Amino acid sequence: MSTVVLVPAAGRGERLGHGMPKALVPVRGVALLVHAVRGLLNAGRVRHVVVAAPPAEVGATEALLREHGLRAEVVPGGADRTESVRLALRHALAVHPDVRVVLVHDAARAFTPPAVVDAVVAAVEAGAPAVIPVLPMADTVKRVDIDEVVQDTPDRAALRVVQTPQGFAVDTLSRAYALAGDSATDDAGLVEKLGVPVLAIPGHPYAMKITTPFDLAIAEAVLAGEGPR
Ligand SMILES: Nc1ccn([C@@H]2O[C@H](COP(=O)(O)OP(=O)(O)OP(=O)(O)O)[C@@H](O)[C@H]2O)c(=O)n1
Ligand SMILES: C[C@](O)(CO)[C@H](O)COP(=O)(O)O
Repeated sequence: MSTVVLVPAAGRGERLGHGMPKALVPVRGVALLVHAVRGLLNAGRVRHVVVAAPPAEVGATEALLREHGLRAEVVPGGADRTESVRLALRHALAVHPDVRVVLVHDAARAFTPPAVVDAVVAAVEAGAPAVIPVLPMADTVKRVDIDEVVQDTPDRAALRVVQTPQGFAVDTLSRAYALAGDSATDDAGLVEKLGVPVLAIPGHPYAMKITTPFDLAIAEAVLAGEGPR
């Protein structure tokens, strides 16, 4: 089955605060996006990669990936993550009509082990219409109101931290995006609105999202040097 990965990489990286798109911020001298795409292509089950880049950086992103010998198609991203994925999906469906499995993977999760990518693809190929990698919660979680007053304490045994890549049968993701009105914080959230079951499989700590300077320090210190590739 043909598998394409959509890589939303058009964010501004405001919480990281490097004054440049987060996907282009280097870890050990190499842009996060390069680490991310290399990891995806190292996964045996990935055929095509479509990157949604900041519109002003499309040419530079193509050149960067080419310079690192990475084969990927680059399209201009949108105003938010959902829009960037929508644009990358439209491109993938037009250029790769034979695609059966679509993954969506944050450039910001640049050190995701290829084994996680392959496990997501395998679960979709085995018949699950939607698959997400998750980790258990290590902290107690509270729900608060607008004044920060605690309302209740959800049972953390039933909660999961959600990672990417999230994998979908192509028709499922296309239908979700065709019906999606508002933005969602992840792609599985749009699929859930269709009433389609979403299967959770084990994620990996190295698939953490690099969001803050602290996350970047972890990546510099640990992930780039010792990633389980
Ligand atoms: N308009 C946008 C916004 C985000 N993303 C991508 O979605 C992923 C997850 O977003 P996040 O980690 O929040 O990245 P940023 O939006 O760059 O971060 P911030 O909110 O701190 O600016 C990232 O790979 C980011 O590049 C995107 O493709 N298009
Ligand atoms: C898709 C995601 O990585 C799953 O945890 C996450 O929701 C992205 O959130 P962001 O605020 O757009 O970084």
